[in-house]
Amino acid sequence: MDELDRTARALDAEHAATDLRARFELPPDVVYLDGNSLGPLARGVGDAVARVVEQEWGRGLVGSWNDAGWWEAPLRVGDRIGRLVGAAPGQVAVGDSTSVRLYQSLHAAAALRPGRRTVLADPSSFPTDLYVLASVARQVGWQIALLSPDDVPARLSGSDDVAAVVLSHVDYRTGRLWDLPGVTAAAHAAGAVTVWDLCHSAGAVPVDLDEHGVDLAVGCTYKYLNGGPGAPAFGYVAHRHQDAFANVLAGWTGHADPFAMSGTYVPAPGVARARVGTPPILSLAALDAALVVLDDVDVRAVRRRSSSLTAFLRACLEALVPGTRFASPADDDRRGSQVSVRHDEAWGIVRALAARGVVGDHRPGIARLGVGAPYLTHADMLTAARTFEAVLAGGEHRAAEHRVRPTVT
Ligand SMILES: Cc1ncc(COP(=O)(O)O)c(C=O)c1O
Ligand SMILES: Nc1c(O)cccc1C(=O)C[C@H](N)C(=O)O
Repeated sequence: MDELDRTARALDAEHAATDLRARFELPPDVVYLDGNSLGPLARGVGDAVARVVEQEWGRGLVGSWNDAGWWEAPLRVGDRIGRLVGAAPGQVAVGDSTSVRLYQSLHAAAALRPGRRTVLADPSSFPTDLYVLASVARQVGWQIALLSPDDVPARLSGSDDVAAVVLSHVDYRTGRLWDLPGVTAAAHAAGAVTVWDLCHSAGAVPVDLDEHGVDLAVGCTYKYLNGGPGAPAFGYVAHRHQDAFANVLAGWTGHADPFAMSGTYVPAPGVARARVGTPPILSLAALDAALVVLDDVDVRAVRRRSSSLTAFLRACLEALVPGTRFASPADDDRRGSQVSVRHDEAWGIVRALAARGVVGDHRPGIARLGVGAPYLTHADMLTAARTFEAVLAGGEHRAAEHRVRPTVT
């Protein structure tokens, strides 16, 4: 046992109270560092989904819309997510994809600030955010100004042309955690609204939406909320904007009285008006059960564990793989829950790591190691770094079998 082993042990002992690995069904021989793409299966999810399928659907049939609470599920599950992102009940609706929620939120932002023609966004945003923004901008007549989130407050200062600022809280590639409170305050001082994409922070980093006065937010649930592949996204609409929230996708489930079957759209009161079509009940059941395992968890405790894990992973890589070029900040307060390493052969490295049971993922030029704090340990971080070292030392990342690129990376 060397010094790094001893440190890993000591840190794991110090953080023992937040080790929730027993709540997840992870294979024993895998260090799973891709929970920022697809969170693992939480215990109880399979049984919960089976119960909904067999009992509620199989026996309850159509009556389950009333008897099993299916109709209310998008807002009930929304409140569960709300607790994790600092939103009081009644402000989060679940359903559809992040792309759809973003489309809705951007249109709603434009309607909240008519006459203003500029929207600020980060050119490094996840592609869907840029594509959706471009599409909405064409429809509402916005000019898009692309700039680093660091430069947003200065751009806003003294301006009166900005309708909205749309940013990711954590950068999907680098893991950079942006200043949500500061940018939100600067946007408000300039009369603009904020639309935050929480895909890489919800469940991993305290967001405190209400406390910071965020206007609108969206996020996916299949990463740190562990909702499962294709789990529905969520949209947050602050209480104060709900009456004016114009749903561009004015579907019938967001109607004030859907079963009146009126030919005229009347929006439901509250965040229910953000609903669109029929909720995906089986996916919601999986998400709901996955969130149960976080019900007694304080996201600040998750964050403390995550910061310790990612700091230790960085330290191990620095010690074992000298010259590692980190894309993720060294400063704990600026780093989300991942450690990204820049490397020209990142693709081969990620494939070779996976062949040895350390599962991360690749984004162009970057090996991305996502840290789902509840189910990972400092010992796992050390294993990952040692495996990284071994892959490079043996040139395994250059092996022919690691050059094949599957459809989904
Ligand atoms: C920041 C960010 N926004 C959006 C998405 C995707 O959105 P959707 O749920 O529409 O696939 C992702 C990941 O897939 C993401 O990382
Ligand atoms: N949503 C995904 C999917 O449907 C397939 C594969 C990966 C994803 C992802 O979540 C990608 C992820 N947002 C990212 O940060 O790269």
